[in-house]
Amino acid sequence: MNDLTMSTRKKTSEATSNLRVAVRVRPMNGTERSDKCSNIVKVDKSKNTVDLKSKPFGPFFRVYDADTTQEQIYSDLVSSQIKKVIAGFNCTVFAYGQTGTGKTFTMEGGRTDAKSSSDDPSTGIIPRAVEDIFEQLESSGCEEYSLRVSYVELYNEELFDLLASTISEDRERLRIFEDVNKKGVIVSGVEEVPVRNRSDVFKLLQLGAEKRRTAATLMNMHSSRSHSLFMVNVVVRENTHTGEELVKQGKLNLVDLAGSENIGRSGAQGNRAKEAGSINQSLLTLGRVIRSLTTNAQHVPYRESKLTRLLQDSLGGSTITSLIATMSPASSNFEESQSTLEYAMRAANIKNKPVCNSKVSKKTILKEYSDEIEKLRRDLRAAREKNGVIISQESHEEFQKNTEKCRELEQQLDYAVDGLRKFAEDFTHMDEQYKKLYDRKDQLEDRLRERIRDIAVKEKELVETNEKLDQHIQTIGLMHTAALKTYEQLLKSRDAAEEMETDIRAFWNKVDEMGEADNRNKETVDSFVKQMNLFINTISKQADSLKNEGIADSKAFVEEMKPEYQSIESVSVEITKNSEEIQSTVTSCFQKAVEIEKQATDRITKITEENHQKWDIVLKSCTDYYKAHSARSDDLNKQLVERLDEIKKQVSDFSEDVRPLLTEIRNTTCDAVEKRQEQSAANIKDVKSTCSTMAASLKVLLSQIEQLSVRAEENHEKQLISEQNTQESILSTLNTAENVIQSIEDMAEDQCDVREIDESAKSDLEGIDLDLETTVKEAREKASEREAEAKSVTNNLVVEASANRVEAMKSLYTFVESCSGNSEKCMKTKEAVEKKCGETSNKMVSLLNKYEEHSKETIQAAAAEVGKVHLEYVNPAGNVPPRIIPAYTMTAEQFSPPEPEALLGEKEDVDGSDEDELAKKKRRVTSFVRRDSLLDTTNVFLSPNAIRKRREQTIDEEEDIEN
Ligand SMILES: Nc1ncnc2c1ncn2[C@@H]1O[C@H](COP(=O)(O)OP(=O)(O)OP(=O)(O)O)[C@@H](O)[C@H]1O
Repeated sequence: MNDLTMSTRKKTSEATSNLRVAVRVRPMNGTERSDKCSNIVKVDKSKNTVDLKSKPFGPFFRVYDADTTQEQIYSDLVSSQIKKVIAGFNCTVFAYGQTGTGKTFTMEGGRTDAKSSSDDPSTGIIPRAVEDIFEQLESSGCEEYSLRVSYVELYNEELFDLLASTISEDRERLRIFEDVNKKGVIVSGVEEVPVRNRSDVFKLLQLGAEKRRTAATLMNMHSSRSHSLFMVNVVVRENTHTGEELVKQGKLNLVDLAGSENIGRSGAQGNRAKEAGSINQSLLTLGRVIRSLTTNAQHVPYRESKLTRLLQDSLGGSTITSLIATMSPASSNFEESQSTLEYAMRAANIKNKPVCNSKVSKKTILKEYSDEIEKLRRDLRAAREKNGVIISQESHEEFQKNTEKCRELEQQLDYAVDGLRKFAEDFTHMDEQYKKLYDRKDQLEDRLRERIRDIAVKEKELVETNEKLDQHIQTIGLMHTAALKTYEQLLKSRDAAEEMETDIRAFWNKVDEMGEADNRNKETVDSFVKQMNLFINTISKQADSLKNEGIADSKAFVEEMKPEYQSIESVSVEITKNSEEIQSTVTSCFQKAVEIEKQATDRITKITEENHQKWDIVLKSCTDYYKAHSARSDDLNKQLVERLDEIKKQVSDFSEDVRPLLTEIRNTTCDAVEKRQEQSAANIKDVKSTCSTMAASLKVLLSQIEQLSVRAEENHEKQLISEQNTQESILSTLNTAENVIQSIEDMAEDQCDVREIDESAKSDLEGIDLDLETTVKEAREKASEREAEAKSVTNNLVVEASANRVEAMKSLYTFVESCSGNSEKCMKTKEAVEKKCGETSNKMVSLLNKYEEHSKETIQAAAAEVGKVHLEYVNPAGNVPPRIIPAYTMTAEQFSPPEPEALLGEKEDVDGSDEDELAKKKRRVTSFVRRDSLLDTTNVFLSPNAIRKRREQTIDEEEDIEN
């Protein structure tokens, strides 16, 4: 609307600039992905080019790939244009591209319900731009401004107002007409809604989007088939020094074009075809306009479509224009993408000459409007006055034209009046803002007055304080001197501290190094510990598995051995049983032996006693015989002595002859006894060997039997000894008897020989001989009887003993047999057990070998790991320089800093009533304090040189500096 009013104004133009064309490639959508389309677009941001199937397009102003955010695009392309709009330029941003490539997404954003761009990163250019306008107006301190937005839709070459209060299919279409002064097109009747804040704009955007949807439903149209144009008018008022009110005006057009796809490809028919034709008409005209503009054609066909008429000023006009060409990366859209890029390339060559709308005073505008209205009224009247006259055909046609013109003028008039009304509204709005500002100014003035009063009070206080200050200055001077000394000291300390700091830094570096080394060591140790844990786990697993294997093997072995053990057990039971049997058999044998022995002993004793008695009788009768014949013997002896001497000689001769015979008899008897003894010894030896065999075979188990056998042996020996003794006594008895017989025989023989000498004695001797013979005979008989008896007893004993021995031997053989059977069994079992043991031990050995091998490997691995462990050591004492803290001594110069009085001036008038003096004094004090301050303005300690320099400056110099 304001194009019209501004047409007569002077504009400031900028240099010619090309259309800023950017290309945006959206991400692949679901359909493209499911169709397995390939990506044929490559964006080169450094060169600002786009390769389509390796064919390069560009360079463009900017190129954006699928990852580019809405925020990046806005700040790159649009943000700078907002500044221009506020400065009074007209700017246009439009999005061009195939359906579904992200035009609406780029212009409006992902959501229409977002309250601000911070709510939703997908917020598009339109909401961001309006937000930005408000922000920039507020931050520039401009408080008198007015914003109006209008939102129209172009569909089938018809314009619809998206912010109108009602909407219906037969709603009033908006009309476009040329500005009278040929300075642009005017959309008559469009709502220009004033907005006061960003939330108003978001509401209008939502309303527009809602209306667009409703219209689409009502008219069966598709958003991609309509173009939408969002316009923001910014009016800013400024007051000059002279109080004149100036107004500057800028406009932002944000255009979302319909899809540029091929109609043939879309298969549109009927309404769709018409609709597509209309779209194409607009877009084709847009293309032609662009081509005409870039080929410097004489005629630019702006008027051939409403779209190009609306964008007339933006294409090759005075508007700053940006175009965003949107495209898909998918191979399925190759043709459309190619056409879009070609379109964009062409558009990039369009040249605009941006012009800034000049600031106009309120008066001028009002005058312009009233002049315009007056002129229009005049024109209208003039046109109307021609009505009702009878005219010719030509005149009628002219009349027709006039009527048409009249109608147009009426519309223009309406538009001008409307513009004036809006202008007045804007002014009222700005007046309201102004009133608010005025009120604020009054408030600020009140506050200023209060401040001035406060300042007066404060100044009074300052004078008093100043006086006190003077008193304090002296003290401060002294303190200052002391402070300076301290400061010098401090500086020294600072130097030392700096050195110490260097040391400490070196130390901390070292500590850091140590820490890092420690961390590395820790890592190494950790990894080592991990390795070791792994190692231990492996070992323990192996040990477990070996253990389990061993246990399983042992169990199996035990299971296998069970029957063997049972058989061993049965064998041992058998052995025990056998040993018991043997024991009982041997015991019974020995009992029998003892009995026999006892019987034999009893019999022998009895026989011996009987023999003794008999022999006593025999001896007694012999003794009696000898006693009775001793006397006679004495006599005879005498007779005999002589004879005996002779006989002695004869006897000795005889005995010499007989002795070998007797010796032979004795030897024979002795041989018989020895034989018996040898036989007994052999028997004993047999028993002994049997017993020793038994003892050897039975060893521990048969120790009892051994003892028994020893006892039996002893008993047997005793029995044999007693038997021997009996035999010997018998033999000796026999010997004695033989001797007696011999002597008697000898004597008898002697008596026979000396028959002549003693014939009387012969008869006596014969009687004695007869008696003796009888007695001897009896004795011999009895002795032979006893001998036979003893022999039979001995034989019986021998028989019984041999029977017992045979029995014992039998038992022993049986036992030995059973033992050997058992021992065979035992041996077999032992062999089986040994075999099993061997197998198991072999298994165990192989397991242990395996384990040893594993262990060796693992230990080698662990040793390798251990070998890898390298602990670092950082010598804490290394590289740390030796520290010498410098001793501090004060120089004479340090003791004599300038006196405060000298700085202040000795006899200064400190009367606070003199404002200049007070100010001067304040400055002196300030400069004194500042000059001798140890700190600079950023609170950093000054070097002694800097302080010295400050001190050397005179107060006057400082004053000059301050002034
Ligand atoms: N850069 C992008 N990032 C993420 N999604 C996008 C992008 N561009 C487009 N889209 C998505 O693609 C779909 C189509 O986008 P949009 O409606 O903006 O296309 P259009 O060109 O305006 O289509 P039409 O011409 O039919 O109006 C939307 O769901 C939108 O969210």
